[in-house]
Amino acid sequence: MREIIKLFDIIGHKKITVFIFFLNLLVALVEFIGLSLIIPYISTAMSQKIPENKYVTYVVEFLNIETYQVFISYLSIVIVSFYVFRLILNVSSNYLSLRLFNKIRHIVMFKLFNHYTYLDYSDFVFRNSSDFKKTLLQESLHVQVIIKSMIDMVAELFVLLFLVSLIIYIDWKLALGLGLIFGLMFIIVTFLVKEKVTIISAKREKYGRGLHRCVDETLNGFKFIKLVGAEGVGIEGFEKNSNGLYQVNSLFQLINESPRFILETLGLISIVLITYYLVNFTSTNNLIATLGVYAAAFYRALPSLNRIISSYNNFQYFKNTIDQISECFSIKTEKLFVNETVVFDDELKLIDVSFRYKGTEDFLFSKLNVAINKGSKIAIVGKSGAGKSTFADILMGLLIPEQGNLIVDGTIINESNMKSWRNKFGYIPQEIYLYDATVAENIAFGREYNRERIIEVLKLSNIYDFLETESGLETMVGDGGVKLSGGQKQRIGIARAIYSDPEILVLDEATSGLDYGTESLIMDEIYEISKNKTLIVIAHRLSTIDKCEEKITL
Ligand SMILES: Nc1ncnc2c1ncn2[C@@H]1O[C@H](COP(=O)(O)OP(=O)(O)OP(=O)(O)O)[C@@H](O)[C@H]1O
Repeated sequence: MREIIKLFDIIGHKKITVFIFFLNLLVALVEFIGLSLIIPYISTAMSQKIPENKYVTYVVEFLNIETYQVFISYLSIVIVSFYVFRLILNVSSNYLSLRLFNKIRHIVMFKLFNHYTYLDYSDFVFRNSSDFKKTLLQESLHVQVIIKSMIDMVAELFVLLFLVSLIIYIDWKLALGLGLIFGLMFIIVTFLVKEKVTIISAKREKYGRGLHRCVDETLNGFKFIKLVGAEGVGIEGFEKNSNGLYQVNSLFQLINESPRFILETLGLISIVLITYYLVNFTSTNNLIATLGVYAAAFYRALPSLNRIISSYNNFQYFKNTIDQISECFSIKTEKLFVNETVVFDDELKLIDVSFRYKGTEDFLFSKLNVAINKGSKIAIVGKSGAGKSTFADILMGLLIPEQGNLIVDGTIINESNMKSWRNKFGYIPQEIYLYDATVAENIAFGREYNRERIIEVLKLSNIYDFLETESGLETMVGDGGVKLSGGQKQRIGIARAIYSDPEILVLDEATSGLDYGTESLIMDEIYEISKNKTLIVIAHRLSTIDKCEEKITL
């Protein structure tokens, strides 16, 4: 129950779910009534006379029915109308339930994706993105199963309650005996397997996670895998996890489907025992009719009991999905509510900044103090791992220091002005991320599309002439930019970075993957572009930073 409350706190839609629950309950009751109508109808038809019953007499008098033939015609019309109503109710309830379950999946996926997109950058780098993909795409599907199971379980419990009341009304001693047999069986198949289901549920989670990681790692490292011929590693991991997943799923399906056979057997044995009991210990003179009621009750009760058991098991099997989803939502997101404008006319400073990554003990920077003047060209140097990229991320407001402040012209950068501060940056990393779209789309990158500006920045980045020989701005770059050379990708990266005419340009090893000639050409272009900008260059090669006026050594 605690889990369900947690889930609805996340997804909302409580009222509609309660409505669907009552609709399902109504369907179950109508099913039950539909079934119960058949026996009296057939026995009336067989007896060839109007039943002597005070309710029937009242209706017969009210409608002025005189003959048995008229009575059976009325009864047939009522029964046929009832079955048509049952059909309409079933179809509508099915449609509304399916809509709700799919909508819940959509809500979970959408909210998760939305939440993840607004994660703090430090949380983003702390987490495994393929685990997130698994939660987003796979676990959201299980939420559907959980909600459906809960609705089914409670609705069927009500149906069972009706049936049990009916049997108690007919013969309470017999009801007690049957209750004992089926109650015991219910306890055995649910509570005894509960622990097993919990164990295999944890395995399902582990193998599912492993599968997603294998796929991501293979796709991301495809080139290197080819080079070293390590295809087998990914395949082996995939097989291990996929194998494990199929085994736990089979085991779960077995656990889930077996009760049906046990219930059927118990049902048949019960009918034999009831017949024996009725013949030997009661004085019933309408054995066929009484047995018919029991048979009908069993016919409805067994699938009902089976659905309760299987819904309960489904819930146990998938309930750790709720923990995973809530865990995702418990991660803090950035709350950059207000968008105050920051003015950078003079100087930016890091004052007493201490920073360490999430999950690490040691501080990477402790009481760091740095000042950068507007318009200056700064080189950040230091040995590998010294923290150059981290330093740039702090400057850009992507990583927030644990202690100390980033101060721009005397204003502390915080959540109220962070957006404005970040917008001042153009960032060119070593690995330019290009998605499978046109050059123009890759440059605008979700920002307002301005064709003239795109052409302008492509010219500034010296790649426009090359694109003219292809399909111009509409040139497709391929997945990850595979259709372009390293230098061409880097130039598109530069064009993207300067598209919004940023005040500060940060180059993080932006040219270190290029040959010396291309690098110095691109660096000349960058120095030219950033004549009136503040330029921060992280580089190992001294030739890259020889035009910088200042050097910060980390
Ligand atoms: N997400 C992270 N979680 C934990 N530690 C990290 C994370 N990212 C980087 N580090 C650690 O922080 C230190 C600084 O990393 P950073 O990438 O800033 O160094 P760098 O000077 O840019 O290195 P390089 O010149 O090799 O690119 C390294 O020791 C690295 O292991």
